[in-house]
Amino acid sequence: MMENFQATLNKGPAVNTNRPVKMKGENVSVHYGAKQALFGVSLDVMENQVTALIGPSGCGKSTFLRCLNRMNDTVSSAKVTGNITLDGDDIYDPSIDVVELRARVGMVFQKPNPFPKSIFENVSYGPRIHGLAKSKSDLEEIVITSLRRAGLYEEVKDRLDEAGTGLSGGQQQRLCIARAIAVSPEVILMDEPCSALDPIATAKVEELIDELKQNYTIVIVTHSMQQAARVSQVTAMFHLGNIAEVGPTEKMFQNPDDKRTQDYITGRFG
Ligand SMILES: Nc1ncnc2c1ncn2[C@@H]1O[C@H](COP(=O)(O)OP(=O)(O)OP(=O)(O)O)[C@@H](O)[C@H]1O
Repeated sequence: MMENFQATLNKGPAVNTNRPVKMKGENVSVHYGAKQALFGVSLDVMENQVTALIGPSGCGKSTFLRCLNRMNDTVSSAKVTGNITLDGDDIYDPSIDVVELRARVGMVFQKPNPFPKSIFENVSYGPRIHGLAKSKSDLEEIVITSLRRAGLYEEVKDRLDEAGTGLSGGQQQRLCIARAIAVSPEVILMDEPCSALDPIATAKVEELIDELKQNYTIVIVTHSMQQAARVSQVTAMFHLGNIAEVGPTEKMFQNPDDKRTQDYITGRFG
């Protein structure tokens, strides 16, 4: 059963554990009211790598992901404890500007969610409010570069003033990726970014994720074991609010230490 992933595994360079740690979670616990969703989770997210968070439904993957850019702040019942750093700085420190943090640690959601605005405005909005462009031509440059990096420019260059919501699902998701890229993030969090896409659009987004890791650090939640094997270098297996096992993706899929990982990736539970 394990060998089935052999053909799928990303053939890129093996994970380099000497890479700098971009984000570090230590002893992270999350409660939603009386319910505890995470129990002291620790995870190092390495720079310019794709880290996949896998595990059965409800095990806390999205909760952990949302801690990394303080999206859980928007959930009134959520209480986060522990320590999370970005380049060594505590992101929960009271002096942190959360808007700025979310520009540095961007997010792409499960369902493509473009604004009801033009393609151009979808991408230009962030750089405009963050004051990243000095002139109109600067802004145009950012929009074009972001659309190019998201692998969408060629498909939309003649209709930048048309509604973003008029694009196909896969194009909309790449537009959302362009929108995240436009504010020059350092980390991009992706919460099941392909779950609403067909296999062709999924393949495009996966290819894109592989390219994006050259410039960004990526953390992706996925239910697809094939996807985790294809796109990530590091995989963390969550189980009941803990991390059961974390390691290089190749090892996790070929020779996991933990029985729960083995059972999950071979489809015995989840
Ligand atoms: N806003 C919320 N309010 C209350 N409980 C929540 C909230 N969000 C998540 N939970 C609970 O926290 C636990 C972890 O949920 P989370 O969404 O992080 O899991 P997950 O592993 O991402 O699941 P899935 O794979 O189904 O998306 C679950 O029991 C869930 O019901």
